Amino acid sequence: MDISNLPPHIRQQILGLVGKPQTNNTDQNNQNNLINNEKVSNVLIDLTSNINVENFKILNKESLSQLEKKGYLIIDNFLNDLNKINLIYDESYNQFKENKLIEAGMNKGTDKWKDKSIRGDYIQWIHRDSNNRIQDKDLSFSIPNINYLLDKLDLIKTEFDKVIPNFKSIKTQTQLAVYLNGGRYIKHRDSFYSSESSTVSRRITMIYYVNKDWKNGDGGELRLYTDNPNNINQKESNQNEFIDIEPIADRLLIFLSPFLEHEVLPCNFEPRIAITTWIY
Ligand SMILES: O=C(O)CCC(=O)C(=O)O
Ligand SMILES: [Fe+2]
Repeated sequence: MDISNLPPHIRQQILGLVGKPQTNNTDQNNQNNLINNEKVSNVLIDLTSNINVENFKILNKESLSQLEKKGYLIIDNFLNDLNKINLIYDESYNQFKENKLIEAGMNKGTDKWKDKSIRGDYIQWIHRDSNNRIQDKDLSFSIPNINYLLDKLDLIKTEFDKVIPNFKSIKTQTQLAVYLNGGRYIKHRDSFYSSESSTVSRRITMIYYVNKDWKNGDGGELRLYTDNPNNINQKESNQNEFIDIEPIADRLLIFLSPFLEHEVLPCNFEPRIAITTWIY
């Protein structure tokens, strides 16, 4: 694959060739500041100061602290309801089979670009209104159990807002993604520092997996690079260390969107189904 013709921010995004948060103000840093989209956010995410512990319902003090320091959190048996999980699987796969998903691309601003060897998933955006109702009537009718899941994910957002005084979520965004055999998504981050959008970019990624029969060797793990620039006390940066997270059914993975690099390893099975909500 020749990536030399890609727009620079996408090339950077793919290679993960981004700097650490800026701590001092040298000329070099000022120059870097001009290329806003290519920098790691220097706005740290504080999840642990002055928290209202009485408002915890799903999370707790330890899990929030892990999310802030390690940058990620895994919650297994999130719904703990086999019937619901099966229904969410069926609804997701039906959307795919009914051609409701589109080939995903990578885009930013006016750049739109697709390459199956970089990102091989099919996606559908699920838009909900301020009352948490799915805007599209037909879609709403077809995916009641996915909507049930989205309500639960929304409760996590509400909990962030209630527990962390300074969190103040702005909105959420949700996508259903299906990968087929061979599908992958190479190393990237979910949001970037930009001087205009620093207050409205993705902060938290929550991915719910529905792959009932996943087994070792099926591939499609989420390779999460554990370097977390949000943790200023991290002893030394270990940019190449990673953990592989199996995309098993009823697993919810939460991580800090601007900080953790990740990739979806090639799938040897299909469909690989994931439902993602981003908190801005
Ligand atoms: O499905 C996954 O495990 C991750 C997908 C992803 O990284 C993304 O859509 O940004
Ligand atoms: Fe991602």
